[in-house]
Amino acid sequence: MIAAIQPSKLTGRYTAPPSKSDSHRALIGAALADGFSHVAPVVASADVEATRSALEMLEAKIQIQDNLALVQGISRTPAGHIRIHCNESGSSLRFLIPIAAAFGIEVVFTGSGKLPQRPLGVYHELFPEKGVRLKRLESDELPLKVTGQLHAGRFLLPGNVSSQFITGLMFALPLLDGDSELVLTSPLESRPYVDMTISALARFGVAVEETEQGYRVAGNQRYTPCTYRVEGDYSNAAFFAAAGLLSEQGVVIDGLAGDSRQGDREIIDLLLRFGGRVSAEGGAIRISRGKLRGIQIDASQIPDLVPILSVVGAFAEGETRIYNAHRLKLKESDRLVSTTQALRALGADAFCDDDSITVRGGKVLHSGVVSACNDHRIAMSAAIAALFCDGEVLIDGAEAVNKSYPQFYDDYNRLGGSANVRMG
Ligand SMILES: O=C(O)C1=C[C@@H](OP(=O)(O)O)[C@@H](O)[C@H](O)C1
Ligand SMILES: C=C(OP(=O)(O)O)C(=O)O
Repeated sequence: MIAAIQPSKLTGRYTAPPSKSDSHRALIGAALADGFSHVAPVVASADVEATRSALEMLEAKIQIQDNLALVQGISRTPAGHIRIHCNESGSSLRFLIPIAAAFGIEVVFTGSGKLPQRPLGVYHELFPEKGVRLKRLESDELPLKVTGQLHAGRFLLPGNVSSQFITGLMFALPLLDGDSELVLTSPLESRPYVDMTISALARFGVAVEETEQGYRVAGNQRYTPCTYRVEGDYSNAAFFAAAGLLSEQGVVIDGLAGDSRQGDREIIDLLLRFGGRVSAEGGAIRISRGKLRGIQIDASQIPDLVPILSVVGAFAEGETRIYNAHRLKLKESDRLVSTTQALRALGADAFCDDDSITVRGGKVLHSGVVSACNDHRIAMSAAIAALFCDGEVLIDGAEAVNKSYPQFYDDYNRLGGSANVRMG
């Protein structure tokens, strides 16, 4: 689909959608608990839907009505010899592989888009010596056949490929017979996502202990059902926060927890560092324009913010450099390349190398055609840049937003945007 976007001003009050990362964790925790849990609000984005349908394949029962999920957890070892389709969701795939292995059942995992090429090497390294066989059925990582019973023990793994491997193990290891240890062999990146996992597990009565080298996870733990309120999503609210920063009137954002463990809450501090104005308004946050100047940003803990921060950089005086960003190559697109291509298509002075993006801001951006590269965060970033271009912007592959934020263009237009989404 194509989104045809006219320059316009976004302003008004906006409520952040439910966090994708928190939704995955809440549904998985509820599915592993023996009994009924309530999870809300839940939005049927493609990624959350991948996790939901996978959990149903594992015999959890999940009914969603009016954004409220009633989950009946898995009460016995599910039948194996099933196929689980993770669509394009890296989280679903990397969280569910160890869970299937903890049940000791045979599952063939499949995926689409770029998912079959996204790395699973960490599990290939770890699992054979822990009783689990991972077999690639074709040349890519997926389809992948998982067989065998996962054993507890010592797991040595890198911290700088994807934190999703650590989260996946943290869900599975409490179900095993013995105690386990995760030993990180390189510095942990995306650490806040691991903190979110530990906090979600605690809500289901499951404990993980931090150690000097990583984490200790006791075996024989039970997930207890609970009522789980899903947090508002800082990563997706970041697009509208950036729109507020770039406009005179600003945007007021509701529904973001002040005490959240989401690493992407750093967006607020980063927008302040760019020179934006941020103030509290009741329980909400108002973000509006100040005199913007380029900044240096370490992306190691906040990879998902990089595309939209690059857009902000294009409108700030001077240079914005975003570094420690090599893992962006491993996302839905190579985001170092797709972000710079999107900005350049609109006339921005942007370039990247293998670890960073540099944007020299202050040029007037013009009309153009941007490829979303099948990546939701590129489509949404381009839509925010388009507000401030001097003519129409076409986003090719606009439907990519469905991965995490299906109502993105509705929220955009409600705040005064002019996105016309049509078949293309
Ligand atoms: O655990 C999670 O919910 C996520 C972890 C991050 O991945 P990495 O750990 O691979 O950076 C992030 O990019 C992704 O969107 C969601
Ligand atoms: C990288 C992302 O998600 P995942 O890894 O779950 O596919 C994302 O949402 O930007």
